[in-house]
Amino acid sequence: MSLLKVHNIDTNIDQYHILQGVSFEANQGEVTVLLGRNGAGKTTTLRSIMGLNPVRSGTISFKNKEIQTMATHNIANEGIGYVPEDQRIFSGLTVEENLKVAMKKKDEQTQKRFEYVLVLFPDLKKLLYKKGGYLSGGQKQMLSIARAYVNNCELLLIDEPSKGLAPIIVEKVMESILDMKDKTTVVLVEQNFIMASSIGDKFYILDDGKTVRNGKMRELKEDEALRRQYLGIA
Ligand SMILES: Nc1ncnc2c1ncn2[C@@H]1O[C@H](COP(=O)(O)OP(=O)(O)OP(=O)(O)O)[C@@H](O)[C@H]1O
Repeated sequence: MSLLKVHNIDTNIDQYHILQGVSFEANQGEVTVLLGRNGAGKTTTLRSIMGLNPVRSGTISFKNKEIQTMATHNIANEGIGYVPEDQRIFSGLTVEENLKVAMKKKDEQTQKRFEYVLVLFPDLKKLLYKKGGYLSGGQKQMLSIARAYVNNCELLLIDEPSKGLAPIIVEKVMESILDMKDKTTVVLVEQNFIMASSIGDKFYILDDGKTVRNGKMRELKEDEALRRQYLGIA
């Protein structure tokens, strides 16, 4: 079942026409990966879904409801969590406080999610009373994903979780996203093809603000020419 449908969106940032026809769908329980060279429009696509860079045309439907004109906080309340590239966590708050601040509801389901993220990220459990500012890049990334997840989201948009992380930490983050797959749907922007191809079910390639190719991830793994053409990798 399609949870998110992005149809032919155009987005301007100031006078610049950045997205010029991006379309993709994310199915429930799958990891959909957005790929493309630097500047292709991947981050802007996630920001457009969240209403941070509002679209000027096209539609974005979440659970069959159009959300493209809604305010960001209302989009989040519909059940979409966003993990931006720059890991927005509160450095003066402890790991526990960072998570509690993100938990809008205090119901049993939210408490269960809180307990689940500590199982998913044992590092965070160990660091529960440490201030966010003392965490390493990888730990901040884990906290950032955990913060989005505890807030009852059905769809998580994650922007380049591997950026700047050591391979061993990338593996941990990757495993945790795989683990979440049966609980939440993920749209992932990822330049690290090893990570993208190991956890992605489907891919969409963006080029110059447009969706140019899409398919099953295993097809892209076998298509070296396509990877070279749009991603610059063999
Ligand atoms: N605030 C801004 N003002 C003007 N242009 C912008 C702004 N933000 C992004 N852009 C431009 O929009 C285009 C798409 O940027 P975006 O960050 O969405 O690409 P990306 O595919 O996520 O790239 P990367 O992989 O490098 O993060 C780029 O050409 C970028 O220079």
